[in-house]
Amino acid sequence: MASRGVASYRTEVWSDWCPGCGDFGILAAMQKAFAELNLDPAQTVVVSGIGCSSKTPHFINVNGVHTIHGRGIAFATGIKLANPQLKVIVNGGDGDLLGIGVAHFVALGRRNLDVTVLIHNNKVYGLTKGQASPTLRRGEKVKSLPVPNLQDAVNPIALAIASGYTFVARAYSLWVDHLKEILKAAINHKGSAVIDVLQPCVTYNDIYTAEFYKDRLYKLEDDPSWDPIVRDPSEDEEKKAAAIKKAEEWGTRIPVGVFYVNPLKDTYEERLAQRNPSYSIDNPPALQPISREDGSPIVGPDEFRKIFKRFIVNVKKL
Ligand SMILES: Cc1ncc(C[n+]2csc(CCOP(=O)(O)OP(=O)(O)O)c2C)c(N)n1
Ligand code: SF4
Ligand SMILES: [Mg+2]
Repeated sequence: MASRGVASYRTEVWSDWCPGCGDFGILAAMQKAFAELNLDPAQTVVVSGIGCSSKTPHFINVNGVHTIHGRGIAFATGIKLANPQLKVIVNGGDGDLLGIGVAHFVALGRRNLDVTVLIHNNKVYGLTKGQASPTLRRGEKVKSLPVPNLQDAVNPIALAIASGYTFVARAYSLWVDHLKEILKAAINHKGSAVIDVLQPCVTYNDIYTAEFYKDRLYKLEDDPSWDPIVRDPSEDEEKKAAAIKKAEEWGTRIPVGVFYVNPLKDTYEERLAQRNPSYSIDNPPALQPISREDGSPIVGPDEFRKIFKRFIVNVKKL
C-alpha cells in the first residue's frame, strides 16, 4: 500500500471526549511523534481496548483496531507476531490495562515483544462514570464514589519493571512535547515499552486535576545524576531497584521522565525466529502468500494432510 505521508496525522474534526480531557494531549503527542518519526501510516497500527482512552484509534489516521476491554495487548501481540515489521502502539486506560487486562500487561513485559504501550492513567473508569481504577490510592474519594477507596493502588512503573518491560517511563498528558519525545524514544526502543501517562479526567476525577499536578511534577532528566540506561548486564539489578524506588515518590514532588531502559535484551520475535526456522522476521506469516496466481491454495488438501499427519506424530511423541 502506498504511504499516505505524514500530512495525514491530523486530528479528525469529530471526537467525543469531554472538553479539557487529558486524552487530547496524548493524541496530540502521538500525532507529533508519528510525524517527526516519519512513520508510514500503512505500516503503523494503533490498538486499543475499551474506555474513553481506547477511542484513540478513531482519531488518528493510521491503521487502528478498537478491540474489547482489557484485550488490546492480546490483539497487538497477534498483530506484531504476524508482521514484526509493523510499528504497533497500544492505547488503554488504567482500568483496561491494569485491571481486567493486567495478565496481558504482565505477559507482554515477560516476552519483551517490540510493542509500545500508552497507559492513560486518570485513576478512574472514565467511560463508566468514574469508579475507582487500580491506580487510585487507598482512602481517596473521587466524586462518583460514595465512600473512600478501600484498596491499595498498583504502581504501574514498579509493575512494568517487575514484569520485564525494557523501556519504562512516566509522562504527563498536558506536557505534550515532553510526552512526544518520550514516545519517540519508546517507539524507537527495541522491546516492550510502556509509558504511564498521568491524565486529568475533568469530569470524574476531582483530586488528580491539572491544578494538583501543576506544582508537583518534576522531570527526571533535570537531575544530571539520574541515569536510567543499562549499559552492561551487571548494572541491571541496580538500575531496576533505583527506578522502583524513584517510582514510589508520590507527594509534594512527583517524577516524570524515563525510569528504566535496557536495550541489551533480545525480543520475543527474535527468540521465536531463532527457535523456529519457519518463522522469519524478514518474511513473516502475514506477508506470505496463501494462494497461487490462479487462486488455488499454496497448501492444497494433499499437502495439508501430510502436514497434519506430521503434526499428530509429533504430538504423540510429547
Ligand atoms: C468485559 C467488559 N467488562 C466491563 C466493561 C465495562 N467497561 C467499559 S470501559 C470500562 C472501564 C474504563 O476505564 P479505563 O480503562 O480506565 O478507561 P478510561 O475510560 O478511564 O479512559 C469498563 C469497566 C466492558 N466494556 N467489557
Ligand atoms: S469522562 Fe473523563 S476520561 Fe472520559 S472523556 Fe470525559 S474527561 Fe476524558
Ligand atoms: Mg481510566
